[in-house]
Amino acid sequence: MSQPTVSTPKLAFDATAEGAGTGATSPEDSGATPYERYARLDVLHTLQQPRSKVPAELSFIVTTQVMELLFGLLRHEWTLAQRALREDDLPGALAALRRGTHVQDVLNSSWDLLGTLTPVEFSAFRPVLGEASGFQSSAFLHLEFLVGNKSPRLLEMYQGAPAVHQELAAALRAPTLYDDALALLTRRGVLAAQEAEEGDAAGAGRYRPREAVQQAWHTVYTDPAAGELVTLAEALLDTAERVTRWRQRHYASVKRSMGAKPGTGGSSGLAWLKAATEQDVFPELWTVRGEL
Ligand code: HEM
Ligand SMILES: N[C@@H](CC(=O)c1ccccc1NC=O)C(=O)O
Repeated sequence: MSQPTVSTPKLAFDATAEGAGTGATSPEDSGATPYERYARLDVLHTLQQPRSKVPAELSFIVTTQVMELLFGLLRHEWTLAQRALREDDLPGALAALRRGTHVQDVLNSSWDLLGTLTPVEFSAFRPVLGEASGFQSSAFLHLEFLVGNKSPRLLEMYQGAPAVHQELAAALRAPTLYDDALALLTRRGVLAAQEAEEGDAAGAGRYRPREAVQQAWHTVYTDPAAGELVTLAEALLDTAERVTRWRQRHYASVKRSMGAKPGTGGSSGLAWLKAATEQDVFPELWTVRGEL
């Protein structure tokens, strides 16, 4: 059998060619490779600016930025899942949730980047953080709203940022990912319409578990006629478990790098983070398991 020809990539590029990878986005860009232009690396690599001379601060900044980008990607996938659920497109919703779980896996493993940060190293640059805290992340707060942890009070933080405030206020009013799944259960005849609406009517508050919803998931798991909804239940549970895992890894990372000191965001620190790990996401999907 003849060997396939191996050609090496080209080393010169057509500066006049059309396409996302070739058009210069700024004058300084004109000599950049198509790859650098496409990924906007000219901007990306200027965004890591430690405020101290402590070497470990760079990994803290990069971890934060990586997680923020992944929060944005996860929001995108969950929003697509909601849209598909509303259109009764179960395969579409499952595909988006599956992509989301992979994003969550990368988010969760990102904590490893802070695994070597000792309390001495962290204390050395922590003062430069001032009052900054991940608690102020609007992308993270949006994700919390999407999984049912709605808390109107927290919008106060964004009074100085009208666009962010508006986006989060809309998310408070809109159905959560779980609300959209429950609405599908209603259309498939396993949950009374009034029960699905009750969740929505709670509106801007934190999701409160209901007996009728647990009963509906019970039907999904036990009635062969509800068959394909089991796949949705399991995909939501995969998502929920990974949200909790992020909170647990955050807790462990904080315990390791600064112990029980109060947080820069004004909370008691570890004790506050611990409480968050104990809050189940999509609660009836967990409680129903004791009945099956
Ligand atoms: C050494 C590293 C870290 C420490 C010591 C730490 C500590 C804390 C503490 C104490 C809180 C509670 C709020 C406060 O009082 O500040 C908090 C909240 C938070 N942190 Fe971190 N954090 C670390 C890294 C990160 C990273 C890398 C992210 C990713 C962006 C992050 C995102 C968040 C978020 C989103 C919250 C709000 C959590 C919630 O609402 O449940 N943190 N963090
Ligand atoms: N709350 C943390 C600090 C913190 O989370 C933070 C501060 C500035 C920039 C990023 C941060 N963490 C994650 O985004 C602390 O108490 O040290």
